[in-house]
Amino acid sequence: MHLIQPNRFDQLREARRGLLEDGVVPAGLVDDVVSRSWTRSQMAGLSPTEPPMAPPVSSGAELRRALAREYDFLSHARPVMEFLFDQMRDSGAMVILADAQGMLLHSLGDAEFLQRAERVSLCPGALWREEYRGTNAIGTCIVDQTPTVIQGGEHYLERNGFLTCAAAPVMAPDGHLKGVLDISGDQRGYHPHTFALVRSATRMIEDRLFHARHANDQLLRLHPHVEGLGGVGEGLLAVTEDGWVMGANAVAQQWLSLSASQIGAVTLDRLLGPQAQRLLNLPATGTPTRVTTMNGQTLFARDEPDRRRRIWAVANAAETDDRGAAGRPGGSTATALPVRPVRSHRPKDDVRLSKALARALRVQAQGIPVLLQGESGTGKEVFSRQLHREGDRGNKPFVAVNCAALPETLIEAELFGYVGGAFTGARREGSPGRIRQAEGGTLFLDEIGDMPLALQARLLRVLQDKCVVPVGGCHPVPVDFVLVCATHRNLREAVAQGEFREDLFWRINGLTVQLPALRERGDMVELIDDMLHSLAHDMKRHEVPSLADEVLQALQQHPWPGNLRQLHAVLRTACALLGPHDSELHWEHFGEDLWDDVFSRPIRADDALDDRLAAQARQQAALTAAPGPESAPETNLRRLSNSAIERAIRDSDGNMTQAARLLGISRNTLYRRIKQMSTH
Ligand SMILES: Nc1ncnc2c1ncn2[C@@H]1O[C@H](COP(=O)(O)OP(=O)(O)OP(=O)(O)O)[C@@H](O)[C@H]1O
Repeated sequence: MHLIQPNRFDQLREARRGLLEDGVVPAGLVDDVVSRSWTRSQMAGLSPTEPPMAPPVSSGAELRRALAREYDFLSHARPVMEFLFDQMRDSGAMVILADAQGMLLHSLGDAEFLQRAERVSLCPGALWREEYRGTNAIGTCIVDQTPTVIQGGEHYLERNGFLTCAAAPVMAPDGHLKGVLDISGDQRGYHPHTFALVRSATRMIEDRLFHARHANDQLLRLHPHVEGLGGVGEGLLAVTEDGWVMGANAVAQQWLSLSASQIGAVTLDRLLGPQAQRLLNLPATGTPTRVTTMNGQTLFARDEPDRRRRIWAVANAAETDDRGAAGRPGGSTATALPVRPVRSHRPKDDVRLSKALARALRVQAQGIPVLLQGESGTGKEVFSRQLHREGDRGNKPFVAVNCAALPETLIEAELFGYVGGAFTGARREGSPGRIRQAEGGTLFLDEIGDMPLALQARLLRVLQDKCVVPVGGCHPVPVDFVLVCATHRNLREAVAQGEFREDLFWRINGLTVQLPALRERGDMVELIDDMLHSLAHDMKRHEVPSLADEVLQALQQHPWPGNLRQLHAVLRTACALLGPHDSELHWEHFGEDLWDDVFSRPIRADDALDDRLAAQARQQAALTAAPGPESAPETNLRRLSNSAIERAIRDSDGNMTQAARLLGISRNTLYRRIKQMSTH
């Protein structure tokens, strides 16, 4: 057991006096980490003796949103936290998980200590960033992104002086901070092993996140010793079939001198030279192979041939498997959480998209054109604007031209410009055209697949010669721009059908980025959250609206043919219909169109929303006549589901609250079902 020595108290008092009276922490009295953090706390306007002005504790709705956003993080961290807590049960301590913004998401602890902790808001929903609570292990760990111990009087606020806390950052597989794991206890009971414990626990969480995130990538295990492969301290790399490094845990990053920003933007041969090919084609026996890093360190590497085979099999059957998994009731961890992503065809598309953006930025920096493909409304223009903003031409013009929206007769003049009087109706002074307006910046050609063939030839010439000849003119004008094209059409097919020039296709297709349809994305909860935040801002609402669980689940299951555009429009209407003092969106805030759209689909057995009804219906089916062989399964299910409802209402003597309870659904859902029954 480690106790703060009496002279340590004197040193802390002296150091604090120096900070408060002279504005400087005298050297040598406290650790540099603490000294820097005290200075930051003081600059944030905090006083060690005063409680914070407005204790920063989030509202229930904000906490629910954070829990939904961090669903994956929590479900991977919970088992590790429980294991950790088991190791320290009855030691008067607690285990805490915070997100990267310092909001406490989950805690486990001895009842007595939890009560004391709650008095200083060490409980879910509270924000423990340094600027609110001064020096503390969670907040300081977020700033320094390194394991941190803050003991007793090292806490900036005196009221927190009874605590000793050890925190370590949890890094996401893309190398960014995901959150913080912390063990807090009474400062008299601190043991140095706690620090080691919390660090190994974060490793375990990081590895779980890594494996979950990269279930569909080839995995390489690395370690300086063969026996270390497969153990807790191994390095993990996720690579795609063509060698792009999509993820690396902290040790792999360190061994390969890889920075977080490079993940998703480098290939393995950039890190390991010609040895990369060997790693991408490891023998099917799973035998480790030796590689030398750029720093001259020897590492052993091994992949998992079985996993490679499984990935291949899963890729072929992805649709079926994902639906099955989504429909199954979750384990205890999953059901304990408020919002459960129901459907996840390709998880973490948000990360894939940010990787795609990083790759596109690098390619574009070399002047190479980028081609965006995706259904209408998937955000191709939004992506191209972001590419422009974040690229090195961000302060130059961004010029967007929709090739499908312009009449064929005008598109030439619009793009290439014209000299005065070049055609009837032309302006006397002529026009430079959109290409020249993009000088120095980005030209975005939307729906390039709809460009007439004759113009394709002219565009090709501009791209080859880097010059424009205006309509009616004869002098080429030099131009400098980067090109981003977008289309919802399959350009390869258009080439095969002779509708698109093959030479132009290769010219505009330096890098293709495929934007996924909304129904294929795995980040619906985050997208909705982002949209609600920006809508709340635009509509000047005091609070960001949240969604009733059942609505969120239904939205997640909707096929969204209009993609992000449709989702945005639906949420905008719902927010506009929400009363000024209300904060939760329910079905009544959504238009009838969506209602019909969502509920006119056949009920499927794997719809989570309908699981309970379906189960009851199936039960009832066993008691009543078996459905006729001529009926479609979904019709049977609907019929059975309807009779389960009728029966529950009958059994409850028309008491709807009781009927809903019998069915295990909310009253709103019950009313909705009844309305639906009456329209079928
Ligand atoms: N990342 C995003 N976050 C929030 N809303 C978005 C996002 N991306 C797109 N949207 C919404 O979707 C709408 C359509 O986006 P955008 O015009 O970029 O799609 P598109 O794929 O270019 O569509 P089209 O093919 O029909 O031209 C935007 O106006 C915006 O409302």
